[in-house]
Amino acid sequence: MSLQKLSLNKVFGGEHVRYEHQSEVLSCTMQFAIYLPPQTKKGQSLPVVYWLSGLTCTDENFMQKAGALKAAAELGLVIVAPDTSPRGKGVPDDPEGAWDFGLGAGFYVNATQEPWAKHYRMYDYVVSELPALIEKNFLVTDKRSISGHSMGGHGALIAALREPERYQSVSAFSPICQPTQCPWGEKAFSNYLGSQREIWLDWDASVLIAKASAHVPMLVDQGSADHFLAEQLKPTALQDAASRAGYPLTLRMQPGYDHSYYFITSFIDEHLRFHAQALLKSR
Ligand SMILES: N[C@@H](CCC(=O)N[C@@H](CS)C(=O)NCC(=O)O)C(=O)O
Repeated sequence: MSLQKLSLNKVFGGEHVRYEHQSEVLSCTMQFAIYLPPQTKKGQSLPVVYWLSGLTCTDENFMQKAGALKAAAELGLVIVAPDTSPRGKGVPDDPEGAWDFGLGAGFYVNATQEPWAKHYRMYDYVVSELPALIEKNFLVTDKRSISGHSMGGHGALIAALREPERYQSVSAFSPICQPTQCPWGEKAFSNYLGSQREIWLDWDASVLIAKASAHVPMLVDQGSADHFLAEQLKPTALQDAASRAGYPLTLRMQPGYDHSYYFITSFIDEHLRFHAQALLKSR
């Protein structure tokens, strides 16, 4: 798997680089962004935080808007931001071109239904193929944490709940907490996974949290003024399931914050410090 460099920017002494590569899992060309802190230039291997973005995003939203790179440079964290769906010629999209399904909305699951199954395998891409690529091509350790926003917040949660051995910590901003019970999730899962609702449960964080084989440290921030909160995000479902299962979840309601990157940028440093603590402890 070869990487083609698309752009490079020096930032906080390190480098933000965008690459393109052929994904075998997704059967298409994918782009991702990586932030390499200044320590990597001095030959130091660093742990990686994977960031999964939300609906409509690409690899660029987080890197441009979250204001995360200063803290990443200080803490010595590599950040990898993948795209949110497969893309390109032959990759199907929502028939009506809606923004909440198809392109930009892969939901970090492995689709089983046609016409989605060939390309829409974002779970395997972000959990297996991309980390293998990063660990082969960059000066990084195999210590990983994962975080994300909204659809990507849910993606981060299910990655850490399904494969806890892969991650030292997980965090999320405004995650979709119970996709089997909200319009965004129902639309995505019925198309990608089919009409049998019991199959959906393997991809729902509020269900998976009750069955987790290990407890990865988990931090969730949710803005109280988020207009998607009641209908789509439902953090209470995750919190209730976590307390029933005895899973140590830290869920913080943040008064007055909305769903945007203004919220993410307000707390991203705290999330990166949370991940750094877990990653550096595990070295
Ligand atoms: N396009 C939608 C909003 C979708 C949305 O809020 N997307 C979030 C993730 S769920 C996001 O990060 N958008 C990109 C951005 O703010 O840069 C709308 O018009 O209501």
